[in-house]
Amino acid sequence: MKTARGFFKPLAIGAPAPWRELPARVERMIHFVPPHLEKVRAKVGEIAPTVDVILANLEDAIPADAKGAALAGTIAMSREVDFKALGVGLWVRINCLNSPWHLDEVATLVEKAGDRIDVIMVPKVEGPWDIFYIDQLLASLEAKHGVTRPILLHAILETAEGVMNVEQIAGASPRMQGVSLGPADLAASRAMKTTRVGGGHPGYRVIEDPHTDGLPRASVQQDLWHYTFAKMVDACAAHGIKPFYGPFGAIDDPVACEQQFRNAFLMGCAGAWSLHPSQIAIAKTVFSPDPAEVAFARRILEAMPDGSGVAMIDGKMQDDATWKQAKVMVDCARQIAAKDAEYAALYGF
Ligand SMILES: CC(C)(COP(=O)(O)OP(=O)(O)OC[C@H]1O[C@@H](n2cnc3c(N)ncnc32)[C@H](O)[C@@H]1OP(=O)(O)O)[C@@H](O)C(=O)NCCC(=O)NCCSC(=O)C[C@H](O)C(=O)O
Ligand SMILES: [Mg+2]
Repeated sequence: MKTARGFFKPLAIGAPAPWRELPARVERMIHFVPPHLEKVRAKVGEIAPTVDVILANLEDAIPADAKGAALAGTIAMSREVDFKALGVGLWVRINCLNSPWHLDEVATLVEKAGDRIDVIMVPKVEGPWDIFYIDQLLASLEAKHGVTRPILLHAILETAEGVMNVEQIAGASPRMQGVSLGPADLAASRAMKTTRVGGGHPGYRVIEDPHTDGLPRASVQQDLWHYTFAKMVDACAAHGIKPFYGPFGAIDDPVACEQQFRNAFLMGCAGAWSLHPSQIAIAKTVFSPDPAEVAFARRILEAMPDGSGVAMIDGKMQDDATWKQAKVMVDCARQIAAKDAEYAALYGF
């Protein structure tokens, strides 16, 4: 472990000083773009103003023989659209660290787009050693190319070993911005008997005891991901970084997508991935606190201006702890309102 003083030291001579606090950014949806497809890339200028983050995906879903085109497409995209002016984050998901591609990808990204990329998403992170490696590599490249702002890191939790080590991953570097659940790879790593990208499964349920009169027994589908989510959210919150839900592959089931996103939002997640344009609006609605809840939270803050004591609002007891929950809700809404005029109006800020 690094010493407390060493933790925030730049890892290379000439590298920018690490972030002490995460930059305050709204990241309700991380919209995945396959950058090797010119047709899709051509739409990014139109889609960008409707999302919080555009992610150029270089890893899974990009064919092996298109990895070079995807990297070139990412650099082109970073030049074609002024993401900073739009207030939209630019992220890149690189290939995993044991692949033949990641080294050239990181070197090229930092050299050609180092000052335009906000976050690099690292798949299949197994432990803090993966973060130490990429942290040092980035610092050396940032120093070499005169990058002025450290690129942040986002880990995908998609192996059993990664889940086991998530606390150490979340705290491995000041570059750590967040962690996403990668349910498809995680399912394979755990030998789960599923063929889905996230969401529930009709076979995973609890069933009530048999009835003496032979009536059918009620059963309810359960959440396959609850344990992993809870572990990931606690690890991220403890280290002051953000947890995210990852992908929902059933593009044709917006209702289940919304429910999965909502579960993540309620558990503390900041956002989710959108794989298809139709998932953008779902994520935006779900990860923006409900205006009625925000209005109620503001009443709690107003009833207890110094955050202490006890109050009754509409029959519900409020105290220091509900005041803190209300503050989380109102702070989140204020941050969204500062970026999104539609929500500023809905919240009345
Ligand atoms: C999933 C898709 C392959 C579906 O594409 P398509 O069949 O073309 O869908 P549509 O015909 O409904 O598309 C309508 C129009 O929208 C455009 N489109 C589609 N997707 C995108 C997008 N992501 N961004 C921008 N524009 C998009 C189409 O081109 C159509 O346009 P037009 O023809 O002009 O009407 C596709 O959506 C896709 O490739 N999505 C991204 C998939 C992806 O990134 N997968 C990897 C992430 S999930 C993962 O890796 C698992 C995870 O790691 C884990 O382990 O859990
Ligand atoms: Mg994956």
